[in-house]
Amino acid sequence: MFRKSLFRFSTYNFINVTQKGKVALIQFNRPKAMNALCDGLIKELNQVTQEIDANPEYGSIVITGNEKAFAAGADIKEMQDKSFPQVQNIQMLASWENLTNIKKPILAAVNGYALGGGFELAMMCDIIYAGENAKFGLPEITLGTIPGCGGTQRLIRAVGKSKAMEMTLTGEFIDAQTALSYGLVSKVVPVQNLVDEALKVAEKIASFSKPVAALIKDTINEAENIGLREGVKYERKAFYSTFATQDRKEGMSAFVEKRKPSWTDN
Ligand SMILES: CCCCCCC[C@H](O)CC(=O)SCCNC(=O)CCNC(=O)[C@H](O)C(C)(C)COP(=O)([O-])OP(=O)([O-])OC[C@H]1O[C@@H](n2cnc3c(N)ncnc32)[C@H](O)[C@@H]1OP(=O)([O-])[O-]
Repeated sequence: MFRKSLFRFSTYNFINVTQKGKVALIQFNRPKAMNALCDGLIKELNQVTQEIDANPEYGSIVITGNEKAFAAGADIKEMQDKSFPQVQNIQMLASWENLTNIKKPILAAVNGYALGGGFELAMMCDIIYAGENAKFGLPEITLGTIPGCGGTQRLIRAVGKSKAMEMTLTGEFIDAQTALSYGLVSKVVPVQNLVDEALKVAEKIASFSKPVAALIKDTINEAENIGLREGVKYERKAFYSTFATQDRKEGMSAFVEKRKPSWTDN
């Protein structure tokens, strides 16, 4: 498969970034630390996802780790000696949720461990695919702390109260099939096929109108913040706004004229 290096002028210490067509593939690259999320990795991830979001060449993003670990959580060694005033004063996690501001659809392709912050990061993505060996968990309680990047809030919305409580209060991991049965992941595939499967879907998503895909992403994510009545109003406004785009006109005209649409992202 042809992949070329993305953003040739940037060098990264903790991630690799490659391109396939309209998809950017971001791979965590701290194999000796199970891809633990250190501050430097998060800075690089924030920088590159913002660059991709602003670059009209790209329509979607796949984030992955390696076969052993997607990411085993925030870097415990980095946090070990920090005090309460330190983490509060520097607002340690303030920028760690920047991923949720990215407008382009993001797929997490999870092989191996997605624990703590790694699992939280996967839940910030729009779609999760899991390799057969994936393990998901929020083991923060075993470290004397709690999830700090949306884990409690996103997990309950994804799986309901009893399962969210069970996972966070015991710190136990669930496997890929259990994650599938909980509705946490969309698909479980063999480990070696995972990234290609995720890229295939990401390419399909990237082939549509980018502003329309961004509206769908935004509208679905908004459902996690507001109630049904407000959500339906929000969706309707977004629907109406597609009538201000050329791509809406093109999509409907192409259907009527029995041809393939040609998207211009306008
Ligand atoms: C997007 C925003 C995210 C923000 C998150 C903020 C808040 C968050 O909620 C808090 C956390 O995530 S709290 C974290 C929650 N996560 C956890 O509690 C999971 C902690 N990790 C584990 O439980 C085990 O390592 C595994 C079960 C993953 C693998 O077991 P295994 O196969 O026997 O392998 P092994 O021999 O154990 O590890 C190999 C090497 O990797 C090293 N390393 C691994 N994880 C690390 C980490 N997080 N850190 C640093 N290093 C970590 C390990 O020390 C060792 O290095 P050494 O120099 O050779 O000693």
